[in-house]
Amino acid sequence: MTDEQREDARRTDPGTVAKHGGTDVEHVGPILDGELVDDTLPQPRRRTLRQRITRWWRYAPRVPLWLARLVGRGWQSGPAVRARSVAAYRVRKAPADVARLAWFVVRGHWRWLVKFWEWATYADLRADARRARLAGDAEARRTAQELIRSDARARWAKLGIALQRIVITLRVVAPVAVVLWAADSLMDRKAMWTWLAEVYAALDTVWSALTAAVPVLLWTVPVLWAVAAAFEGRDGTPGAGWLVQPDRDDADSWIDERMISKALAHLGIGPLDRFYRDGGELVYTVAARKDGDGTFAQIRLPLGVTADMVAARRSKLAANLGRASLETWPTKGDEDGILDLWIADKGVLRGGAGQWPLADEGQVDLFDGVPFGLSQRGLVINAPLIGVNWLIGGRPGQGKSAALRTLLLGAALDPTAELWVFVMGESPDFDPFTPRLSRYRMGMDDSVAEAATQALADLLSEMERRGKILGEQPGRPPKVSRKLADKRALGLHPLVCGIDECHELFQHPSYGKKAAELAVRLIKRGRKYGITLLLATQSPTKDSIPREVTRNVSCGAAFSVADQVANDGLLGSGKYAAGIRATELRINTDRGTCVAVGITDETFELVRTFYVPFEDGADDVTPVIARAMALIEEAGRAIETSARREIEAAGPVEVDTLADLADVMAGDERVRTQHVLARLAEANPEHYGAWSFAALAAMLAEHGITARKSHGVMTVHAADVTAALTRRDTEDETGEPDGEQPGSRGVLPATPPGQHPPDDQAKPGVGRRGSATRDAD
Ligand SMILES: Nc1ncnc2c1ncn2[C@@H]1O[C@H](COP(=O)(O)OP(=O)(O)OP(=O)(O)O)[C@@H](O)[C@H]1O
Repeated sequence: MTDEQREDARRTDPGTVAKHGGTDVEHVGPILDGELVDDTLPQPRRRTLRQRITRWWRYAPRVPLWLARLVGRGWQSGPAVRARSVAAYRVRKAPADVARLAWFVVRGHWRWLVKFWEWATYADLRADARRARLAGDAEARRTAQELIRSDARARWAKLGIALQRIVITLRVVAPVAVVLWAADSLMDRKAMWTWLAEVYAALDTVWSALTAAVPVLLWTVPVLWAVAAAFEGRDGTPGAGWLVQPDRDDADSWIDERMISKALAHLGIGPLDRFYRDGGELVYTVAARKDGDGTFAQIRLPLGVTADMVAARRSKLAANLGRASLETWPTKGDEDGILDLWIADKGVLRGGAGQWPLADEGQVDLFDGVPFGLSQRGLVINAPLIGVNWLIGGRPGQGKSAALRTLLLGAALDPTAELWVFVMGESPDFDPFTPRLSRYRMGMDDSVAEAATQALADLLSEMERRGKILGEQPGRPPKVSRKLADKRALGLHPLVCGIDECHELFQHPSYGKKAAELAVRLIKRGRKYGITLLLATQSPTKDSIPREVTRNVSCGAAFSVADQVANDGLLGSGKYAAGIRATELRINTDRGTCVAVGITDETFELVRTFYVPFEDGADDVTPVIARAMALIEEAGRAIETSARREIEAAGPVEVDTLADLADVMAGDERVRTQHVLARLAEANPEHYGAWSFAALAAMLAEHGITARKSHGVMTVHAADVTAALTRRDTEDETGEPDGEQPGSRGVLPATPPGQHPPDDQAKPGVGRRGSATRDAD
């Protein structure tokens, strides 16, 4: 910096450059946070107060408009619309409500009168005495009469005491009142002692309070009285019904008896309509109450109405209740005239079952069942796999194989269980099971059908072997128990055989018939021996699944099915009529949900099955199988293959001559014996090809059938064959100790691993973890 420049700087800003020692130092002030302001840009104008007022004045006319818009928006908001519609509804209903309230008041008085009469006449005790007399129970009658007498004595005694107290009080109060009155009349208050004057002042205050309160009381007491009477005479429906609008808006609220009665009143069932017209009130044997993820009520229907009639109008009932058909389950109760009604909370069934509780950890004791899905009540269902057989069916792609897989995965986690799987089609659904399976065949070729048929034959032989072993045990136990199953040397471990797409097997041209016969025998007799057959099919018709199979399996699971035939084929005859309908399950929408019978003590369950994914690169099955293998190793066991030893021992398949005879009757009323022989030979040349009339006669005699003469020729009558079949069935069911009772549905194991899920289980989509239930031996 030159001298001139420094001088310039000092002139312009004397503080910026100062002498410091011998050097000139430039002083810079403290640097503050700042912003460069370009004052060439237009700057905001500062408004004066006047300008502001003018501006407000200009906008003032718009304020009411804004306010109006604000109010309009609030008026149109959801809560306001709802509140308005409820208010309008209540206004419309006001006359009816007033009449109803008046009726409640009258009825309330009547009820009080009845109560008083019952109290005064000891009606309850008298009724007890009457009942006891009718029942011939002298002791109970005497007790009731004694009670009436002692109660009457006590009542009169209480009345006497109360009167006595009143008299004593009057005796004390009356002289005091007279004295006070006399003193007040004779003396001037000013001349009284102070304390007496104060007493009079207090009495005056009390008196004025009373005179002020009496008119108020004269108004309020009758009002309170009327309110109390209305309360006494109200309808016994729960909830503040008058607060809600029973229109569609309101349909997702709770379900109560009022709504159910209303919905039933609009079903168009003649006798029910008449009942309502005549002022009838439905009897709720179980009042509407929360039951899992829905509401349950049980109703005794009036004369002329059956539960089936209501079930037949399910969609109308669902619409009346503001629910989907799937969410509305009217079914037959213990009697035809009792309606069990379960209504799901709105939309709750749309949620899946959540993760399979055993997906990551846990072990299974097959005698306790396998977690299979969530019931409509939101509880985990431990499906039984011992002492039962399963038939799972439904339209394609609705979850049959997945359900079968879940059951078998559960079985795999019991280290004592032996598993066989046959898939009658090209499907890799069970491939990951391979290391855990003792037998596995998959495919469409004849060899798979042959292997499956052989497996059924082997299971029969195994069943017989087990029967013998059981008979040799001390105390001749009637069935395989956990204790016996754990004794490896006996070979009585659980043996589960799953056949997917089983209709392919039963319809196979070469092996179908044989397989069907074997399956029927196995289903009828295998349950006591720890042998379980799990069948899955797309097509549960009488042509694809033997009727005896559908009649005798104890657990049926129906995913979405097309019609009544398929429904009843899977769940048992009469189920559709009784309202137990998998036809209500919507294809694809309700994939994974099935209607099941026999898996719990309930008449039916609507099960959201657990899904263990094995598709599109997701594979949760393999890790479970790896765990199952580890469990076997930990238990020091090997994969059970005991039945393989019996394969060679399996004898030829028995022919059911009576069933064949029934088949060849082919719906004819009577068939000539000659034609019967020919038809039998055609159906099974191997067995009947060489039969003579004598052989046929012997066979008929064996089944108690006599060939009868008709128009000069010997004929077999279809009625006789049917009678013989019925006879045999009855014997199977009642006489034969090994037979599985048709329709005897499985029950939940006595000690299921945590039957009740924790609170978080109540909502769909949350699975309950399985527990290690038992150490393997
Ligand atoms: N419980 C479930 N939860 C959710 N999705 C499921 C469930 N069960 C099955 N699914 C879905 O449905 C698809 C079809 O299932 P699955 O193969 O078991 O049907 P299916 O009835 O056996 O069909 P098909 O008769 O054609 O063999 C599965 O790939 C899966 O995506």
